[in-house]
Amino acid sequence: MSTDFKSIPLIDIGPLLAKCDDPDMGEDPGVAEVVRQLDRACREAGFFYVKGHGIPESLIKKVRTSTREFFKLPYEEKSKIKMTPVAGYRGYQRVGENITKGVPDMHEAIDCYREVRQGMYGDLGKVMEGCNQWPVNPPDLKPIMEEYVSLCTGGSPNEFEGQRAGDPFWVLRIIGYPGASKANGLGTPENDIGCGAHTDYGLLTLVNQDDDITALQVKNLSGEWISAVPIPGTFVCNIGDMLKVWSNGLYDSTLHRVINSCPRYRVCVAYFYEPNFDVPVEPLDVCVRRTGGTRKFGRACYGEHLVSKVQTNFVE
Ligand SMILES: NC(=[NH2+])NCCC[C@H](N)C(=O)O
Ligand SMILES: O=C(O)CCC(=O)C(=O)O
Ligand SMILES: [Fe+2]
Repeated sequence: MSTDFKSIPLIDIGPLLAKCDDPDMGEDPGVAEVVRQLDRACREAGFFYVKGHGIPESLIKKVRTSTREFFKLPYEEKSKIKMTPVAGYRGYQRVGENITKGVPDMHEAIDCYREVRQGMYGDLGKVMEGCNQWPVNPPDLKPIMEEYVSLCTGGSPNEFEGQRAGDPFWVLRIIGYPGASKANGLGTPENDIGCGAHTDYGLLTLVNQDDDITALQVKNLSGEWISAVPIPGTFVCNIGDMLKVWSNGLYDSTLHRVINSCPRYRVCVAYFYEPNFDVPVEPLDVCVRRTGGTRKFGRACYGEHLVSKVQTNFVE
């Protein structure tokens, strides 16, 4: 929300993808153009659509189809993988269980996180230790999501990623938003909030949303909510709190929320590409220079940030 943007830009990252393993990519004019567009979008909106990302459309659709099938199951079935602190906060939450800024959200979800083995990050990672809880039904949900996570995570280490996200953490939220009239019998407006205004926590979020329902909204500098209308074949991308710190605020982690005012059920699968769990995150010198020479943030740590969020997302 750094500017008064009225729409969210669409960027074809195809030329960047084509050169991602080429050591001379820095000299390629097509790559330079994509980078200019990304930099501008991150400064102006903190949100952009990407196409030309190389993830097969068939898989993207299967991710949503199996999600919809799972949420159609009766509560007794879904609650077999109920999220608990003992499971490292992984698993199913029913509508109203996720809390944003003290208000229950009108969505249900399965939260998945990269596996954290015992002692992997010492005391810092204790709370997140555990492996994902996958449902038995639909049986293909687990393999589909695992393939999806592996493609979204990718694996092209360069200088930035090597030190800071060469061993990236990731989060997958498999989310369902009941249709407007079903969320509550009374139609009270405060209950229509599928997910309250928040920023994402890490580096970059890839939103895979239903093609035919507009519900995600992004806040601009004047406080207007700009809809991220679905564009088939694209991801909606937005930057997270850690990238804001690394960029010294040159890029902002933009506030967004979800309101499903459509009578139909909406599904969304959000993949969060995150820094290394335990890396110190501080403004980069190059970004401090570009933002007037003053450091705006002290040292942060993604793992600490995640743990504090997770613990307040589910207080009863
Ligand atoms: N991991 C997420 N981005 N979760 C959705 C955001 C809502 C969450 N309850 C929060 O307060 O931030
Ligand atoms: O449902 C959406 O479109 C976005 C969800 C979201 O913002 C989140 O889970 O962090
Ligand atoms: Fe979000």
